[in-house]
Amino acid sequence: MPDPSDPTAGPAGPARPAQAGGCAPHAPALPTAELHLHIEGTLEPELAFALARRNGVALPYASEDELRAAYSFTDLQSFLNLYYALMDVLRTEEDFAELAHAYLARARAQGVRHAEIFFDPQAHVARGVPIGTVIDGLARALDQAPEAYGITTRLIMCFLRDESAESALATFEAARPWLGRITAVGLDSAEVGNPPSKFREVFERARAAGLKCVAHAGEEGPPGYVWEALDILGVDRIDHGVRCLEDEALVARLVADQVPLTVCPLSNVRLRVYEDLADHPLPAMLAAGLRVCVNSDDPAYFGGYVGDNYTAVRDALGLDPTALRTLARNSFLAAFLDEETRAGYLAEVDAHAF
Ligand code: HPA
Ligand SMILES: [Zn+2]
Repeated sequence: MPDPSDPTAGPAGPARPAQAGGCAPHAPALPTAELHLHIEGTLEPELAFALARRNGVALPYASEDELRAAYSFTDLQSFLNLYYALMDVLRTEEDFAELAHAYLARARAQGVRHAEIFFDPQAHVARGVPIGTVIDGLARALDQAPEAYGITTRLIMCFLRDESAESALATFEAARPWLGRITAVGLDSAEVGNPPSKFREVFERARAAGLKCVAHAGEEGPPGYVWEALDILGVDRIDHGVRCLEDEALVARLVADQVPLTVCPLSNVRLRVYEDLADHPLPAMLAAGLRVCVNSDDPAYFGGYVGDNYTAVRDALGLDPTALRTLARNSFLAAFLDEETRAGYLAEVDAHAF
């Protein structure tokens, strides 16, 4: 485990370069909050094979390299097919705790100081894994995160939008005993054809229970889905939201209300929302005054953790230190934090030397 008092300490286990916008080879990473991260999307091939062996699950790939070679996606659905298939190796509380520990160690090496973590209970319950196994396993790791990794965390329970509204409601009721452990609800999976309005009732119920609300919208779906997430679901943040740029009035609304957009640049390229990172509209979004931040989405599948995303946009889009600092500040401004903790993290960002 890293020494949490050392801001440059690496984790135990495999680390990627911790160069979130840094220049010198060993410069400390830019402190960030990661707000768009599917914990099931952090399942690296090595852990997938280890869990498969432990749980007696047969994977349709001969090796880790063969599995990695399958990470060539044409759109969101082609990714989701593999994402749901591979999570079959996650069976026990210990599996979920190990998955979260592996993410936290990698995130710490890349400057993450606060992580708000999505999970997909329906994808596990459908395979016979009780919801309590999922939440207790994740919570066991997250409870250790401040001391072990110097990372504060929140859990966000997502509903699968390609399942029914009734299934989302049943999932919410099944999770009631654990709501004290959950900060927000979210909406993910196949977007097109599954508008936010389908989930009005479960979001009303979540808000009545004191939870925050977020939703994926405007990744592959049209700007109208972002309007629905705002006006029908009453979300506090939009996940992705890049297609808002097609609607001037929507941009004006998002800017006026400073609605955070959790943008995921490497994800957008891997899922062919943009053909090349150089085409990504992040600079235009910043210039428009949108409260955007940078996140990794499903880092095991999309080629990088959050620091890798910062480095990639810096290099491909020519973002200067001022822009990188704004992105990091936005991540903490958008986080579900108490004001004192937020101020501490913002001070860390302001003190960062590029
Ligand atoms: O990028 C994503 N989009 C929608 N649903 C998801 N579930 C995991 N990752 C994603
Ligand atoms: Zn996502």
